[in-house]
Amino acid sequence: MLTETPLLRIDHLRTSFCTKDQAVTAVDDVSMEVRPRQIVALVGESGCGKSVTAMSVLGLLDPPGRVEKGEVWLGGNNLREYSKRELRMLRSKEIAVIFQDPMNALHPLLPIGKQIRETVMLHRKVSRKEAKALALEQMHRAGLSDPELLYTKYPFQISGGMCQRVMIAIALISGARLLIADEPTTALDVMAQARILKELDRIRHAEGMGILLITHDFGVVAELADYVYVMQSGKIVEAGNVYTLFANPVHPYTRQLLGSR
Ligand SMILES: Nc1ncnc2c1ncn2[C@@H]1O[C@H](COP(=O)(O)OP(=O)(O)OP(=O)(O)O)[C@@H](O)[C@H]1O
Ligand code: NI
Repeated sequence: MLTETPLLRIDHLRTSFCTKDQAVTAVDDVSMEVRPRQIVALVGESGCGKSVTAMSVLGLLDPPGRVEKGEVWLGGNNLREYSKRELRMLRSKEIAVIFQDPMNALHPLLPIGKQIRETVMLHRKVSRKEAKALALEQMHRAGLSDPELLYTKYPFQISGGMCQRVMIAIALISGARLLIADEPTTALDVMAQARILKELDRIRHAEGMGILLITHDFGVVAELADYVYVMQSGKIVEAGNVYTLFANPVHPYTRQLLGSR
């Protein structure tokens, strides 16, 4: 297992926000890896740099944010050498994403069903009709109870929690090798959360997907993650196997985080 090449490798990444009068380094010399079938958790308190790390990997930073240093490898490809357009292609094919704010991640002017169906058609050679059937099936899987009705609705017509499930349906369909999930279940109630997490666990085993899971929730980490990176003020302060880390946290900050659970 350990000889498998990582799906994602981040090497000495540094990302800063530079304005006229100040520069804030939000991600400071961060390195990490996600392997196939692995769920890797990135934890740390609000503002420590988790989302900026994800956005840097995805090439989705908005100015004044800028990756200043380091490399991001997806398999054998160095993403920092990709153009914006190439990155967009890559995101739609090889990396699935679920964001904290799902409303912004969906296209506002396209019906939900169409967005899911297009994902199906991008990844599988099926007719439009078959794609619709698959889309409906995945919507059901992601916990959307009336897929037929939702199919024609626009993102603004449904709740945040439902949007998040639509993102999850798209992620499940995409056949991507890597999923980056930034607080994927925050907008959901406990029951829905448990169901989605179970589904993520299923697909990583079934499809060999690697997952980078950004979360505040140590319960989720304990249940699902294999490996954990702890971030504080833009730096990785501790990393390790989930059992070791929970049983024997070394860094005072990790102890503090685990203590305040
Ligand atoms: N648009 C921006 N302009 C300037 N600084 C920013 C901007 N976005 C983020 N930052 C800086 O990056 C830091 C990390 O932000 P980030 O969103 O990655 O935190 P996070 O760990 O994801 O927090 P949360 O758990 O609340 O989502 C912030 O504390 C802030 O200093
Ligand atoms: Ni965040």
